[in-house]
Amino acid sequence: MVPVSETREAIAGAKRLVVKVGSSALTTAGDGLDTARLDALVDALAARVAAGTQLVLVSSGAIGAGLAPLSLGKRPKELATQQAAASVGQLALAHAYVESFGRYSLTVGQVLLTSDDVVRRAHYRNAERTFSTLLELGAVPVVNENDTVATEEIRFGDNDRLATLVAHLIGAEGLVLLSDVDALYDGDPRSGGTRRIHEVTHGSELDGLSVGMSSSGLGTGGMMSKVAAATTAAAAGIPVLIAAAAQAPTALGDAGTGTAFKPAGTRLSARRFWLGYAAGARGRLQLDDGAVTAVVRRRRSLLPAGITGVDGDFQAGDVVDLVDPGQHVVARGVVAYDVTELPGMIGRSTPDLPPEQRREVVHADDLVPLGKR
Ligand SMILES: Nc1ncnc2c1ncn2[C@@H]1O[C@H](COP(=O)(O)OP(=O)(O)O)[C@@H](O)[C@H]1O
Ligand SMILES: N[C@@H](CCC(=O)OP(=O)(O)O)C(=O)O
Repeated sequence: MVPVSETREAIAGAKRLVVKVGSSALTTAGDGLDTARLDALVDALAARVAAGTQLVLVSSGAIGAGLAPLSLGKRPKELATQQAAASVGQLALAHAYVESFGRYSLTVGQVLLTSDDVVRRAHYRNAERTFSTLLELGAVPVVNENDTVATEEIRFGDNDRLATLVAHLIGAEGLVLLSDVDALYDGDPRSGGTRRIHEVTHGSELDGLSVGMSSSGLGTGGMMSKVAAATTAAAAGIPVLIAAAAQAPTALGDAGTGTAFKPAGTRLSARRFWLGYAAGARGRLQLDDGAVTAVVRRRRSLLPAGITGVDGDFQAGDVVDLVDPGQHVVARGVVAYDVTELPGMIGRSTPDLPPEQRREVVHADDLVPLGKR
């Protein structure tokens, strides 16, 4: 019997919930999609919807579901073959969800995202509207990464992280990560002698933790990506539960199973969350000490005069890291110029620049100091 905690109560009572299910819980290497397991999961999801929760499902499994139809024995390493498998498997997956939720007269809507859809703020807002509208219309959004078009550079590659981003995007009151393992352990449970972690409240429970990769060979990030996603979501104010898909009725019922992550007291604003945690930066701006003080302590915009160097391959509107003279990333922001424009401008004071180059390089509203999230 798992003791009740505020975190578990919050997940059990969440009016908006994101549930993520991993490949290992839905597919088997030789046979592809396991519809019996998918149906059992949908039974628990539908019960939660019937209880009045607005639910978004982030489902992995496209690549796993595409292996058998393409006579591929195991998960391919090469991107093009993964994408071919995802192309075949995503259709099978979507079809299975339509059928399965249909047993409860529930309508599903497919949302395939690339990291660009959350990295660019206009796209982020667009995605937000799509989710809200689907939920208002009573549909269950089923989300996956748009694997068939995502190139190596722009891939999330990891649906645990995607689920965290979606949870924040839709203002979820809880995030449930369902896998093939019943909880987080202090070491890979396959090695034996490991202890189950019941609740992560301060983060100190994670000290010395040993997390390994996927055991099924179907999942991507293993427990490591789940812990990273859960920690990020909890730091942003969202309660998280890591549990086994086989225990979905309990996980989505009273949340009395798995490992719970206590949320931070304050919820991060959408903009700060987006900037701080969305896809990796496309480049770096080197700052001098004065610029570091202005940007980090005084929350000012970054001007060309305080920049000493530029690297990366970015365009106006991309996210870049701001780096201090000791090479520490001190902030992250949306850059207002292409990388090709900056070398002629940096180090120069604004009045010396032509009028079209007098706007800030990173506006204060588009800038998040790191370490003070
Ligand atoms: N410390 C740990 N606690 C729990 N599971 C762990 C740990 N380290 C490694 N794992 C492994 O991580 C696997 C879950 O990750 P993964 O297969 O990627 O799942 P999914 O496909 O659901 O994303 C488990 O099957 C387990 O063997
Ligand atoms: N988008 C990929 C899954 C990527 C992923 O993160 O997988 P998993 O670790 O099983 O959640 C797919 O549908 O196969």
